[in-house]
Formats: sequence, C-alpha cells, structure tokens
Amino acid sequence: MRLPALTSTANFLALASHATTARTWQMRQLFAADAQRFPKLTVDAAGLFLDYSKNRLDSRTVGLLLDLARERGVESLRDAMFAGEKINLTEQRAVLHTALRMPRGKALVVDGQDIGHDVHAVLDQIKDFTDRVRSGAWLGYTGKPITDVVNIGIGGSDLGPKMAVLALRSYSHPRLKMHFVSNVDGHDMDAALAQVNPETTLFIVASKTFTTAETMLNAGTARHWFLQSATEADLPRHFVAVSTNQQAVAAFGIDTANMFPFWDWVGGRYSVWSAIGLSLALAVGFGYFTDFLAGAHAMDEHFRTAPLEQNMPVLLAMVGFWNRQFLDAGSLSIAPYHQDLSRFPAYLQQLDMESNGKRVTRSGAVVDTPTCPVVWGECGTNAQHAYFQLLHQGTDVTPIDFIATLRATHDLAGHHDALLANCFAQSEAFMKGKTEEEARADLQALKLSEEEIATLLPHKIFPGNRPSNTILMDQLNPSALGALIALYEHKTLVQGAIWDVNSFDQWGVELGKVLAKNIQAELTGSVQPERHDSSTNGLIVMAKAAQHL
Ligand SMILES: O=P(O)(O)OC[C@H]1O[C@](O)(CO)[C@@H](O)[C@@H]1O
Repeated sequence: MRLPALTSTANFLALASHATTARTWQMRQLFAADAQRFPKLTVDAAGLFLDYSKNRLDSRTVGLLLDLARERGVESLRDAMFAGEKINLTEQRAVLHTALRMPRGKALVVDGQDIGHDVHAVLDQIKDFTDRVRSGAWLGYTGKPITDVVNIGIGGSDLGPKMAVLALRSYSHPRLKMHFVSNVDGHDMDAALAQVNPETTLFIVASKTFTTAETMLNAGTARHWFLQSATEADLPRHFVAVSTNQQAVAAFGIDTANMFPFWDWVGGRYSVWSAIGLSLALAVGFGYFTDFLAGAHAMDEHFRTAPLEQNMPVLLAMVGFWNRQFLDAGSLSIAPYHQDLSRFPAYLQQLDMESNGKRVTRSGAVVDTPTCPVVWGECGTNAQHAYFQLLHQGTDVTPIDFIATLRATHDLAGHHDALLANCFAQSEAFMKGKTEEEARADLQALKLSEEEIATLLPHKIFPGNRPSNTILMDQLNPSALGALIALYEHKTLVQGAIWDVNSFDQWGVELGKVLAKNIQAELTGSVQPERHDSSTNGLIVMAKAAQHL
C-alpha cells in the first residue's frame, strides 16, 4: 500500500502544531508541575523497565505520537512481519527473526513450509554440537579438546555474537576462549592466529551468503594457516560453517555435515538468534542460549499484544521519532552503564542505521523528513570522561539512552552503587542543567571576586533540558539481553513504518563493494588506474609504489 507523504498526514500536522510550543518546554517545569510524571511516562515489559519521562513531551504528546503510529500502519506492519508476509519488498522476502525464538511446537507456515519445525531442527543440531565441544567430547586432530573458537564473519555475522558473548561473559565456559575476526585487514586475523593453536582451535565461518569478500578472504587465510600443521582430512574437526548457501560452503571445502543452516528470511543484522549465534551458544551453553531466545520471545509477545500506550518498543520508537523530527536530533547516543555491554552501541549501529538509514520510501519516493539518526556510544562512565562535555554544553541536542542493571553479577564492594549513582546523576544533569543563578551561587560560595565570577559564569552554565531514556533490568542475564535486543529490533520496525522506509534491505552497502573489487584488481595487477578521479588515481598510485619499497 502506498502511504501518503509523512508531512501531509493529519496526525503529523497535529504533532507539528503541538511541537511549536512543546519543543520549547522546560523539563524542570514539567516535573515540577506533575508529581505523577514518572509513573505516567514509564513502562515495564519482559523484565525491562523504560523511563522516558526525561524527554520534552507530556501525555498529550505521547497520544499524538501514537495516533501517528496508528495512521502510519505500525500495527499492520508488525502483524505482517509476525505472519511471515514478504514485507522486505525490494528483496521479496519475509522478515522472520521472531520465528527463530518461537517456542518448540509452535507452527508457522511460510511458502508451504513449517518454519517452526525447521528452526527447532537446527537448534537441536546446535545443542548436539555445542554439548560435544563444551564437554570435551569433540576432539581436535591430535586428540585434544577445543580450547579456542574463532568466529569469522562480518556485519550481522559478527556484531551480534561478538556483542552477546561479551555481554554474557560471566556465563561463559571456562575452557573456551572466543575470538572474532571480521576485518579484511590482515592485522585482525594475524592477532587472532597469534593466540591460538591449530590442534585445539575451532573456526566458525559465519556468512549468510558465503560470498562476502572479507569473510571469504579471512576464511581462506585461516584454512591455509591450519593446513600448515594439519592435513585436509583434519579440516572437518576444525572448520564448521553457518550459512544459507550450501553450495558455496561445499565449494569452500567445508563438509556440509558440519554446516548449520539458516534462511533468507533472516536478515544479517537480525541473525544472532539463528545459527549465526553458534559462537554464543558455544560460549554460554545451549541452556543459556535458550534463555536468550526466550527473553527475546517475551519481548515479541509484548510487542505483538500490548496496547500501544503500554508498548515499550513503540514508545521508545515514537520518543526517538519526536526527538529526531522536532528537536532536530541528528544523532542518538547509547550509554550502557555495564562494562559487559561495551559492544552494544556498535551492535545497534548496524541494527538501526543499516535498517533505517534510507532516503526513499517503500514505494521509491524521496522521503520528506529526516530518517535514522546517527547511532553511537560508549560505556558510561568512560563516556563521561570523554565526550559528555559536548553532550552537556555543546551546541547540538543529542538524546541519550542510558542502560543499566539494578544488580551486578560481580560481588566487588562499592562498585555498583558508584556506577548507578553516575548513571542516574547524568540523566538528572542532562534534564536539569544548571541555571545562571545556580552557577552564580556556586561561584559565590567559593568566595570569588565579582570580576572572577563574571569571567567564569558563562562557562559554568548548563542549558539542560536535554532528553534521555533510561532502560533498567535486574541483572544482565541471557533472558534480559534477549529482551533488550528485541526491544531495539522492534523499535527499528516502528520507526521504519513511520518513515515508510524498507528497514530490511541494505542496498547502500553495494556500491563500495563493487568499486573495491575494481580497485583491488588495479592494486594487484599491472593495470594503470586512469579511469578514476584524480584523487582516487593518486591514492592507488601511492599504494602501488609503496608495494615496491
Ligand atoms: O553474512 P554475510 O552474507 O557474510 O553478510 C555480512 C553482512 O554484510 C551485509 O550484507 C552488508 O554489509 C550485512 O547486512 C550483513 O550482516
């Protein structure tokens, strides 16, 4: 169905009119005026808690945002996704990462095939394999148990498992050390190979297409390295593949008995739930991997059934849309107050920006509003000592998602309170800021002269009124991590529906891939690079010259 341009819709116009005053509201006043603001603008779901009260909005704003969500067909797109309709229009594919976390026994027929059955058949394969590797029953070519696992993949075939293995570090198997190699830069593979022994290393070649240049080159290098000490006959004990492309796996020389399949209806950035999560299942074991899937499923059920007013992914998405559209927030900063979530911002970058970093609608018209903000971030409190200065006093308004756990999984005294104090203090500081009067009072308390106060005063003022969300969970466990990822996945779908973009393709990565192939031929061959612009030609010539040094 062709949607009308966003800015022409009745609900967008109502919001825009509301925004002319709402965008100037002061959150300090909003809190002072309504003692119930916190309970009104918070929501619980699937073990997560979202506080979106520190945004420049009120219940009326939220009502208008939800009216827009209804008008843009968020509910019908959501239902079409869960039903397996081909909502990825440009690739004519269903979008069914949610089916990967459906409980056993639940059927979902797509193109005449019960995919619920297929998903659980692969999960059984994962259980069998991971149990054998973890128990030490799976032996390397010299009869020793596996000690190191190297996942070779990129994008969705790297970011999800790498982030999740780190996030669930405290659940990990003590013998198995996990490594992730993604970069075509040989320094990445070189560093990993320096740490492992071919006798006890398992390589997972993880690629949906099994054609991705970086992964194929890295996998070839790993194979070559392995064969320096072992034979071709030893490969099956040390190389397994995760892919949708059986032919290419066989052509690479991996026994398809050691291949873990998935399907074209799983997008790369939504694939951690599939066999792409094999490294995670190896690290934490199948039981915790199942908990991870169950946490995501709980969020799926919430997203599918909760009224929009209490629907966490919808609210997170619509608040984000409000900030993007009406506060001109061109970026979104993610601040996990948990060291083990240090890769979560990088994971969200692909999820959000590869999904919604689009400039045309599903029907091909150029969009009439800005779409996905730049997503970035770093662990608090490190971020506080790096770039929070800009977020507090810089010229742009950057909304922040704070993510924290109420309880730690370590028992080191004093740390968790200090961490949470910082997290809550930052969201308070961004909201309240510091007025001129307050800054002046602070300086006067230091007994400074009037001249000194006048000099320092402008530097000591914080404008405040800067929006943030806070997401809390009890502890960072497999189920909570599953729910957290699913929350952001569904947020992405909702925002895609508002902007009417296809959140499930990624044509924008293709151009660079093609050009890189051409340039590589020029770098390695004798072809002179004359057909590019003078900058690109010049850079190629420099690189070729350096090869002869
Ligand atoms: O799993 P594959 O097919 O190697 O693809 C890796 C990544 O490449 C992309 O297709 C484009 O960068 C991503 O969407 C995907 O996650």
